[in-house]
Amino acid sequence: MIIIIDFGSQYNQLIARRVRESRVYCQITAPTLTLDEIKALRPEGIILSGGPSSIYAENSPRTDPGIFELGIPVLGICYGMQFMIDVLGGKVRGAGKREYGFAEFTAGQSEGLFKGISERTMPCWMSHGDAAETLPPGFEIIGSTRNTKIAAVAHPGKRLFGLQFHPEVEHTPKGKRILENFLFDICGCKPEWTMTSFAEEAVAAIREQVGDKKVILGLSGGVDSSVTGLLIHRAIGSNLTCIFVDNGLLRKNEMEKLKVSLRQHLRMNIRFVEASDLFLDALSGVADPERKRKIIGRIFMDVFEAEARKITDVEFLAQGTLYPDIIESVSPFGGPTAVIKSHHNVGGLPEKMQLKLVEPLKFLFKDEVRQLGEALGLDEELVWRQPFPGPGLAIRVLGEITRERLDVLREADAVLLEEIRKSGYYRKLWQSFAVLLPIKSVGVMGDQRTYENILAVRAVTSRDAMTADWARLPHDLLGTISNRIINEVKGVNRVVYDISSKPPATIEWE
Ligand SMILES: Nc1ncnc2c1ncn2[C@@H]1O[C@H](COP(=O)(O)OP(=O)(O)OP(=O)(O)O)[C@@H](O)[C@H]1O
Ligand SMILES: O=c1[nH]c(=O)c2[nH+]cn([C@@H]3O[C@H](COP(=O)(O)O)[C@@H](O)[C@H]3O)c2[nH]1
Ligand SMILES: NC(=O)CC[C@H](N)C(=O)O
Ligand SMILES: [Mg+2]
Repeated sequence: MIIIIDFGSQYNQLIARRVRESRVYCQITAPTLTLDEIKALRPEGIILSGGPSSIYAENSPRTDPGIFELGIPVLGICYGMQFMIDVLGGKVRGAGKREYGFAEFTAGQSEGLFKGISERTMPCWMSHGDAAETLPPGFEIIGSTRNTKIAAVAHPGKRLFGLQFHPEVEHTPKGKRILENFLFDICGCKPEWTMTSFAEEAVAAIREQVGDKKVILGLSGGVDSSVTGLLIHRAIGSNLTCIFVDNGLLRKNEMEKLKVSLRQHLRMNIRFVEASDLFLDALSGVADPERKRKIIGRIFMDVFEAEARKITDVEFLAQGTLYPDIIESVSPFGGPTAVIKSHHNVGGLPEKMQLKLVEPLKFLFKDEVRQLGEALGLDEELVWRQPFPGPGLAIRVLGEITRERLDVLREADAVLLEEIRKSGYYRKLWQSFAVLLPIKSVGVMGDQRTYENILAVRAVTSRDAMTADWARLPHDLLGTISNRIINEVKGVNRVVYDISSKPPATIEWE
């Protein structure tokens, strides 16, 4: 495996993806990880990520420089390279010429990191304002751009490497080859990591963590918690109880449908708990998105804990948390990444919890979870369900939530999904849903003036929810959706289509 040390780059999850696409397992960790912890993970290589800080600034993130003496190959990217150069005795300064975006990189050699790349000069993608000025002893320059003489460095004896550009982004076309040279040639990794091997390791790890204690799992009917259920069930069988919570924020007929399909496809203990009033009462009068999320996170936990008390020996709560949930909710590993929104299952968790967490998917992305689901034989319908957020319709009825407004949204959402399914777009879209806006507009229906709600339709394509684009749905399909919603859903007289990408917008509106 490979360890990626997180210095706060926007791209470190991309580094992880690239490594795993090359079928090598990796984990992202905090710079605060100790040398002993690193050794215990027995990595074949270490990658130091980029980051927003300048190495010469006060409180810039650092990791134990002892990593350079372990005999394990290290690749520093951008800030990671600057850190390596700085602690080993070179000098990094604010560069006169900053580089953002495209640059032309010329490699000084055709072996090592650049093995198998026929051209010496290649496009690369840069994002830095600092640059190395002098190198530590034993290091040599192995590539430059016009503005940056020290754009790639190596200490061949110690197998330490640094790149000022970002090999992990798609705009560095040879980046994948460079990373694979590091993984396979320099670190000696083998491309052997598969979802089946991940499943075996995860099952063993769950057994070790849980022992003979019992686990409850928040089961939502989404692919993440279903796959989590399959893994845990493999590990501990009937010591697992799944809890589905009707929080009053579900789509139309969701619980009835799931009662049938979950019991049919997941042959395990499942309890369905009705808790609508608890959630809706606590949310009454609350308009702020972050407050809604925190309230929902807390009540989920109350419900889970109450259910846990009904079973003896429950010590663990399992959730289908994925890596992107963590990245956006909290500074993941003590790293300096900004909080965007508190996903109910991460940042929304209360500080004091009696149950300990089991989250076997927390380093995976959704497409990896789907592959894993397929490998575990999960039903196709469940594997390909569009994600639905735990806070549900609460973050799609903008502003204050009432039961009436939830009903309006439910009806509209049902029409929308029906049309999306009929059109064959359901699986092509990451998500498609309706949002009820907190403003009204004037219309005319049957010669009468109306003053009613506006409903927004959101449909996006995405690979992992970290970035997304609005879907170019056919105008006729949008027309049908709008027409049906306005005709069939009482209380809506206008439908608009959301054409914002993420970033700068997010997928959900709250
Ligand atoms: N209604 C619910 N009842 C019980 N647990 C839930 C419910 N909604 C969400 N959860 C818990 O919160 C976790 C995160 O929700 P999230 O929506 O990200 O995942 P998911 O529902 O499993 O999959 P998907 O992202 O495809 O919807 C779930 O994996 C599950 O453990
Ligand atoms: O389980 C969840 N709990 C939450 O609190 C939550 N908030 C957003 N989402 C889902 O995460 C993905 C990214 O959403 P955003 O672009 O809105 O941040 C999208 O797929 C969202 O539907 C959530 N899922
Ligand atoms: N992307 C990065 O890692 C940037 C590193 C450093 N902040 C610079 O500007 O050079
Ligand atoms: Mg969900």
